[in-house]
Amino acid sequence: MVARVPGLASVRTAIDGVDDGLILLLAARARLARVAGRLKAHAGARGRDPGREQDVRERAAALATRVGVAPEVASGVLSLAIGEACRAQALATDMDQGQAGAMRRMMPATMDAQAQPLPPVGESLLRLLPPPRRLAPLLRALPPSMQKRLLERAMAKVLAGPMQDGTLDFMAGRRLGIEVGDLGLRWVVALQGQRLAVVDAPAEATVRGSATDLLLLAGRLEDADTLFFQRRLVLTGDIELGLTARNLLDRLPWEKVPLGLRIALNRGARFARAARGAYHAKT
Ligand SMILES: O=C(O)C(=O)C[C@]1(C(=O)O)C=C[C@@H](O)C=C1
Repeated sequence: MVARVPGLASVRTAIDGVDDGLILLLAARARLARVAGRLKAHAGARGRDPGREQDVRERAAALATRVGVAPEVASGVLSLAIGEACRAQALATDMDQGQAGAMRRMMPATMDAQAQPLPPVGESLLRLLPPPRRLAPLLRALPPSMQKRLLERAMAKVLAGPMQDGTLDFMAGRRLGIEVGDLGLRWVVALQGQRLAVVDAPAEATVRGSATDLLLLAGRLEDADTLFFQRRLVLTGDIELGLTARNLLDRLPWEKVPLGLRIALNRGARFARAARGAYHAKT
């Protein structure tokens, strides 16, 4: 009966995708927690950290509130994730810090008895990360207004210099599309006063690339010319506008981008590239 509801099957497929993403992210989180556990053990600080756990739950609750999810649901999910992290770190047996009862409820009996050997960090961790396209349903779950704000803020930072020296004048009255193919994300940007804004209108030209390649470009680990030449970045639509945008990408004054952002982009890009390599090696 329910199976015949029009449109329900595709919504359920999308829900399955989000659920897969949740589990994969939980697995990645547990791996990272193991790394945290190892680092703490090396520093002689092995054990639970109630203050940090509280912060983790509060951050989740705050984000949940912003995106319309009940905060207690978010902090409940994070409590379970922290329980899984403790299990991954095998914390409960010898350093329960007064929370043995709660921990034991969260831990399967086998974990109670002995510490799990910790795998080497690096390749194995990277291989576990899902490729960006598997994360797409999660990113698409971010409200469009939040996506728009994040993109506008990033563009304002990266393009502050070109905006001031007039390099962006070619965008006056034009609409440029940016498409992250594997994430299924697409925005159209236009010049509004002294800033690039995301608008709700069709693009005249579009630059399309994968999440990793766009990050490699932003992190200066690849140049635009190479990416266009190898067709990892693709231009469609109005050729003149597209080529001007492409030249801009090539000549962006990265030295003017705040150092913290440059370091973050560079690290993020190296991480994404290593993760892509590890993922391809696995498949
Ligand atoms: O941040 C840490 O120190 C961790 O070990 C990770 C984590 C978590 O899952 O977020 C797990 C246990 C600690 O009590 C605090 C936080």
